[in-house]
Amino acid sequence: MTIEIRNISKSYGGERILRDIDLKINSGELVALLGPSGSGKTTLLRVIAGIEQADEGSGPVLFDDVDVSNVDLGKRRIGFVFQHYALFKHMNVFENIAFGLRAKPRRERPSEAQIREKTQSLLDLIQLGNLSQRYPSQLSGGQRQRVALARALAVEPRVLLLDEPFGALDATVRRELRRWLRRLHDTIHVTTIFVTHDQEEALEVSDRVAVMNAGRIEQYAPPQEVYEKPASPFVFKFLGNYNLFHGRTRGDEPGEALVRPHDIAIARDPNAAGASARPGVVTHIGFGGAVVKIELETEDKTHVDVEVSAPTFRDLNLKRGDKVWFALRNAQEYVPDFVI
Ligand SMILES: Nc1ncnc2c1ncn2[C@@H]1O[C@H](COP(=O)(O)OP(=O)(O)OP(=O)(O)O)[C@@H](O)[C@H]1O
Repeated sequence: MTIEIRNISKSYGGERILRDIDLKINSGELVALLGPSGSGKTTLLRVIAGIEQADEGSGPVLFDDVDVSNVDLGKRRIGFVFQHYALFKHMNVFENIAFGLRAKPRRERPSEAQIREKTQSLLDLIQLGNLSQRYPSQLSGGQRQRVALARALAVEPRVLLLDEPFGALDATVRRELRRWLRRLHDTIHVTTIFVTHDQEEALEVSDRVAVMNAGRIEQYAPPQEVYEKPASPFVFKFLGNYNLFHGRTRGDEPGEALVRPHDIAIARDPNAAGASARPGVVTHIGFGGAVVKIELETEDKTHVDVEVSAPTFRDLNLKRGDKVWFALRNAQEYVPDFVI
């Protein structure tokens, strides 16, 4: 199912939390709403779900081109998963997943045999078939979230809305679950909106990312485009580490250039570093496995973060206090004709 929202605004107590948002999601797409805390991600999700009403004068929320602005939440056929899994404690995994089917009005309710079959296939889908008799307290956080997802899917929602579903889990489990979610989505293709403030998660999981800032969408594009062609300094800064260089434009206006640490070339010899190489001194070396972080200080005391691969670092054979040359490979300039 496609989802389209047009010109949506939402205020609380006179404060505008969402500002004229337009968003179109294709059928079967997985879209991440990415942004810092307070940028309006959850509010946007709640408006799409129909839990919140948009401000008067806002445009419609369309599901498959049909305006659902006035359709009851219960009739929109939405599956929800939140950060804090709301499984029923007194029901085992099987019954938690079957709940939505058993709760249907009698004339829509499948037979007991159908409920069992459907629940079993969902247990297989989330790869927890062997834990069907366990209670939520006997599961890990990651397993509980998988059950929550299966429960949301049981009623065959037209849309799946996930609000920081892995937010409460530790980094390793998060990484596993995000891959798992991507594979699951490739199997079931239900239109999905996924709220997260974690850049890596958004970039790795989604087909497109909507980057939100202060109630607006700053950029809406596939992960590679968002990362490689950030539409604004905000998007650039939000998506990863960066160096900020101040300078002036050719017309002598002040400006800034943003450069990722891995987009700085470093060498012992100025010609090897690249065009317009500048000198610096190594002030710190941080070993991080495959990537080594090198901190430099320039003559004017500017601090520069550089990242190189472990093999490159080995070849450079650097230590603190060494003099090196560095050059910017891929600077993003948001002011035209900018000269560092
Ligand atoms: N019911 C409400 N009443 C008043 N203000 C609210 C309400 N819900 C949200 N807000 C405010 O709206 C702003 C956006 O909140 P929202 O939860 O949408 O942000 P978010 O991007 O999802 O942030 P987080 O990542 O922290 O969940 C916040 O400043 C919040 O305090």
